Amino acid sequence: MKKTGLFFGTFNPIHIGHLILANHMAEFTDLDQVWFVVTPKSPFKAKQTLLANTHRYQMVYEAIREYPKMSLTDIEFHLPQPNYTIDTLTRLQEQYGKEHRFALIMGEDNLKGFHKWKNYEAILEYYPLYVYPRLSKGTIPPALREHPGIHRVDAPVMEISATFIREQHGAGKNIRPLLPEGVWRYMDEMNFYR
Ligand SMILES: Nc1ncnc2c1ncn2[C@@H]1O[C@H](COP(=O)(O)OP(=O)(O)OP(=O)(O)O)[C@@H](O)[C@H]1O
Ligand SMILES: O=C(O)c1ccc[n+]([C@@H]2O[C@H](COP(=O)([O-])O)[C@@H](O)[C@H]2O)c1
Repeated sequence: MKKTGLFFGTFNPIHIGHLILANHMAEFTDLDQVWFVVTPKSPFKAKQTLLANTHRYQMVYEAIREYPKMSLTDIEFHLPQPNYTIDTLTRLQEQYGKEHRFALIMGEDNLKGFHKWKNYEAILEYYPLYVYPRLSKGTIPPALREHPGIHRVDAPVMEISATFIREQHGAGKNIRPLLPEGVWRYMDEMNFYR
């Protein structure tokens, strides 16, 4: 049984903040590996300049190709939108539950609004949450603060955002160090976010 942490996101594009975090989870917790779940449509996210699913998937592939403990899945491409995490977890459990024990990787910012997620109680009951620190407003609801299924992970805080990368790249600034090399190359060749 492999303990597999799931890192959900739109990854538009994936950047070194995501990668450092995923690596921290794979190397410094009891998780054996991390799977990136590329989301077509996050429930609360306003419509933004979202690249096609396949391009965002390809960029995650480029970012993790030399990291044996990381993998990615397009499972949400085949599920109804917006993509509710509980539905994806159920599907993953059906398909891979015999070989994998799944956990959810989440930033502290998302934990603050977690009580608004679809069937969040069910998520908490069946899947451990690995929560990393992030600078953000708001507070963690008291019921979640001491919940036994929530594990705090002391990962480094990196305030890099995909929105900033898209905007500044579009404005002609050099954001290259914020992207894994393969992601930068793909984005540049494909003329994304220009
Ligand atoms: N610098 C970062 N460090 C750690 N976690 C991050 C960082 N940036 C985003 N995340 C988290 O990673 C997950 C996937 O991020 P996602 O691509 O969906 O959003 P984002 O990077 O915040 O992009 P956008 O700016 O387009 O909203 C989210 O849960 C988000 O909170
Ligand atoms: O299931 C839900 O109700 C739900 C609500 C908000 C967000 N999510 C998941 O959390 C991931 C990160 O969300 P976001 O909006 O911070 O990018 C996103 O990719 C979704 O998979 C899930």
